[in-house]
Amino acid sequence: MIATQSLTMRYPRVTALDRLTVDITPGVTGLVGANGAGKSTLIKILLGLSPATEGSAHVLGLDVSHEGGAIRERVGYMPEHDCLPPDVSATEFVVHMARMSGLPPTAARERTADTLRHVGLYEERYRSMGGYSTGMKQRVKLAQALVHDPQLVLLDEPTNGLDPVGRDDMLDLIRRVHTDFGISVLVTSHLLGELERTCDHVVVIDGGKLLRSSSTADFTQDAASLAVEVTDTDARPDGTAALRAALTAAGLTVKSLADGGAPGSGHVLLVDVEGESVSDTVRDAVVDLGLGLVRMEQRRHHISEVFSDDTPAAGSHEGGSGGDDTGAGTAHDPAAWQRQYAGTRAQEGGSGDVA
Ligand SMILES: Nc1ncnc2c1ncn2[C@@H]1O[C@H](COP(=O)(O)OP(=O)(O)OP(=O)(O)O)[C@@H](O)[C@H]1O
Repeated sequence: MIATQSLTMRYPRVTALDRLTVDITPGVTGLVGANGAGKSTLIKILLGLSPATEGSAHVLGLDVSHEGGAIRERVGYMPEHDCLPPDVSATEFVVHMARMSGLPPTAARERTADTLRHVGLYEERYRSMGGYSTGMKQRVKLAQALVHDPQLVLLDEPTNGLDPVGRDDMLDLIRRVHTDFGISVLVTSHLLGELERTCDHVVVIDGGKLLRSSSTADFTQDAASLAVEVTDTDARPDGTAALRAALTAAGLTVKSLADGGAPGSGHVLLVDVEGESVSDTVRDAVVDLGLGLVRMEQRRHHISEVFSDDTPAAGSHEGGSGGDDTGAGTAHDPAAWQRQYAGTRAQEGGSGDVA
């Protein structure tokens, strides 16, 4: 659906995309990165709205440098920011956008009614959009991206500003765009947990560079671990600490769920599964220490945990003119990523649950 080769976008004081080479196949793909990572810049280049400084990109086989019009006929775009005129109704607006995309008047009206029904806005479609909630506005923005029956939609932060229920509804809707209509989706987010539930494939960028691109299943399976919980005994009042020490001494990589900050998780140890005998080693250590084994179960990591370990090293990006105030600092600042990551975990309600 999308292929970029060494795609680079330099603004006077920041490199927003830095030799990005990525292939995106049909399905639902998440494009994740902290604020300023280059997501919106990439989308604008893919739509042919903004010329790249270097490199090339193709969307549906069309070259973004000179086939932008043909791309926009076949691709829907949901922008990040509020862009809806307040004095017109959703129906008027979406019909207008359908006409702009080349649909004849009758088809535009029919498709608008269908699309607004699909996004759950049928009842309110004749009301002025100025009075809509954020969730309703996001649905109109999605509807106008879908109305001309594109092959691919580019959705820029569609869950921005939504409460948890609104986010879940929007994510379901996005999933159904693909399952019900066969339309491929590229959806950006800085919330990793959202992508885990919604996307088949995840592309991660940071400071305009590709950090990782793989299927959602690969992300989580790479990082399988055993969740182990033991009881304390009189002889060992802190059984968890004793087991952690014993397993570490046996050469295993052990973390406490409490290390991730999840409340009430201090008694669960996560043991990396490196080889087949890990569960035997854990069992034997528990027996040797005389502890009670409450549980030992295979646990898939959440994507967000995978990234906490993959935080890029500082100084990996040479964009910007150094120390200016353009926001370049946040584009590739690992601390900024960590702060945002922490926010992600808070919004996801913590990831201390054992899957
Ligand atoms: N027109 C522009 N002129 C100068 N710098 C820009 C311009 N557009 C974006 N940038 C800079 O390029 C970098 C990438 O911005 P971009 O908007 O693509 O990031 P993003 O990942 O979409 O983040 P966000 O989610 O905050 O929109 C940022 O440092 C931003 O300040």
